[in-house]
Amino acid sequence: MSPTRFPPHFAKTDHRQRSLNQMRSKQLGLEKYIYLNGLKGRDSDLFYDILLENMQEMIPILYTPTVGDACVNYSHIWRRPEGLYVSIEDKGRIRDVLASWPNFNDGRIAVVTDGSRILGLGDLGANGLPISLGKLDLYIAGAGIKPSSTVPICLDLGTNTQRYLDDPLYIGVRRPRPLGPEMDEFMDEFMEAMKEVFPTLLVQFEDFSTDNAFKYLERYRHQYRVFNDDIQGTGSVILSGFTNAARLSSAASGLPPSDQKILFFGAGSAGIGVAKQLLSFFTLSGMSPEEARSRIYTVDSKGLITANRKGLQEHKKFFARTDYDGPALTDLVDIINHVKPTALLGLSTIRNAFTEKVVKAMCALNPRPIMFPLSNPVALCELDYKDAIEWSSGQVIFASGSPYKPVSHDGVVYEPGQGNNMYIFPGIGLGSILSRTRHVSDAMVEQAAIALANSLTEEENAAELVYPRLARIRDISAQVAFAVIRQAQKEKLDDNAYLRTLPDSDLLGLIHDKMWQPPALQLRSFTRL
Ligand SMILES: NC(=O)C1=CN([C@@H]2O[C@H](COP(=O)(O)OP(=O)(O)OC[C@H]3O[C@@H](n4cnc5c(N)ncnc54)[C@H](OP(=O)(O)O)[C@@H]3O)[C@@H](O)[C@H]2O)C=CC1
Ligand SMILES: CC(=O)C(=O)O
Ligand SMILES: [Mg+2]
Repeated sequence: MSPTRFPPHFAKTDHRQRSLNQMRSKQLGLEKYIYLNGLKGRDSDLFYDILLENMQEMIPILYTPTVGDACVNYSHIWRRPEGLYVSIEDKGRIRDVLASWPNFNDGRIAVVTDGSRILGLGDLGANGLPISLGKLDLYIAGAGIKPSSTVPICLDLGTNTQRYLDDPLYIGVRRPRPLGPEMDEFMDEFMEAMKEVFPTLLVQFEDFSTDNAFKYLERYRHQYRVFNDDIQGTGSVILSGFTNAARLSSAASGLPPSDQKILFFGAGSAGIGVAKQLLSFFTLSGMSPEEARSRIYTVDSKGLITANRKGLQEHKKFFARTDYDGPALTDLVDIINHVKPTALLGLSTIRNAFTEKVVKAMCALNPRPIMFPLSNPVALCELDYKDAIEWSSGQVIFASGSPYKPVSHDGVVYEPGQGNNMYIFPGIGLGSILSRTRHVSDAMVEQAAIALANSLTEEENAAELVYPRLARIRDISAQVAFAVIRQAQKEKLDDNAYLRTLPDSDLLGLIHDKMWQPPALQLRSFTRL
């Protein structure tokens, strides 16, 4: 066969536009995902080059909401191996499986899911890998982590979703999920092997079902370099956006910014993770921990969570109310009228749960209610932005988990916030890698939130945004990483003495310099004659 020859006038720079055009010509989000995924396989530098230039357009495809479709359908759209599967059948030899990863010496950050709660879509089993890939694309684009140092991992432990077990094309092991002791043994061996094979790696746990999310974070956080994105990353990003939202609501109500009462609709790993992190919203303003706790109310599928409820799960006990012992409150409007919250946060996976009546009940109590419907993907979001603006006549202070477009109402254009952990985890990862921190502490997560809250420009503040614009994500990640490094140093958790010697401006400069950039476009993938 004769060697492949480029068209003599082929210009790789045009190929960037050609690739974008091809992606844009696809009708469905999932088709765009498949195209981009193929492009990453063929020419990853070109893929990251166009991603960096077009984040606003491409992140919703590679990440929420479209990554949800990619996960649900992954067994059917699978093209090539893209990450590392570690199976329950590998028990006893997990170390060897991990060591098979190419360039394992380069490994710095792994996103590890067991597929048991992908976004709000439930147990997707081995189809969960694209969530690890999408998060790592954000590490690369958003914080300049070198692609070869990222390790996407899906633990293939079985699934309790019958339609996958029945699907002839399902790519995972066909068995129900392991119960407690078998799962614990697997996880213990996995974490130990990870440390052996990738000694300098940071592990991000992603989309584990709520019970396991809490359990394995507690089990390993003081032993290994690990954090849970859904609990800590989400907590941090919402603390940040909430701080900015409280300032706006206080300007309208005339009350102090800390005078908030927060109602959580959804009390899983994300709801409780965020609620715990929001305690510091109150304590940082001088409130006692007990009073801070009294400002938070939680609701699950059975209604307002009260301490007298029988069989309450462990993670719900901390915020269970002791000041209500009437009949169970199950209707959200009734709960709002009982609690009188200033803020309503949704982490429930219940589409449209924040109805017109709910929005109007919040508006009747507050001149500018804070409403954050945070469930992902869009198809599970508690409140669409257009409805929020119309029903509140533009008064609502809004952030959602997945992106919405600006909305025009009565001649005014309103811009939504995106309260998604993507603003936080890239910076936490970069800061941890550079400072070689031994653990990710609560104070590091809190400082990351403060840095994000303070990262808004004058123009973003004037536009009443609660999160910065996504196009600035590298700058934001640098500021988050800076805060994480300084806090790690303060707690003596860092292992990079050199960074301690740097004044602030030099440290920030170094963080920017360390960010990976796609190499200048050249002809790499083919032979040019
Ligand atoms: N924006 C972001 O950055 C992030 C968003 N998320 C999103 O948060 C959502 C929840 O995740 P996670 O906490 O792990 O999931 P879980 O399934 O563990 O939690 C869901 C919670 O919602 C409650 N719930 C379910 N149905 C209702 C109902 N009808 N009324 C009231 N409450 C209800 C559940 O109640 P019960 O306990 O009784 O079952 C549970 O407490 C997901 O959609 C996820 O995508 C997660 C992480 C980050
Ligand atoms: C954003 C995210 O981590 C989630 O929805 O699970
Ligand atoms: Mg998640």
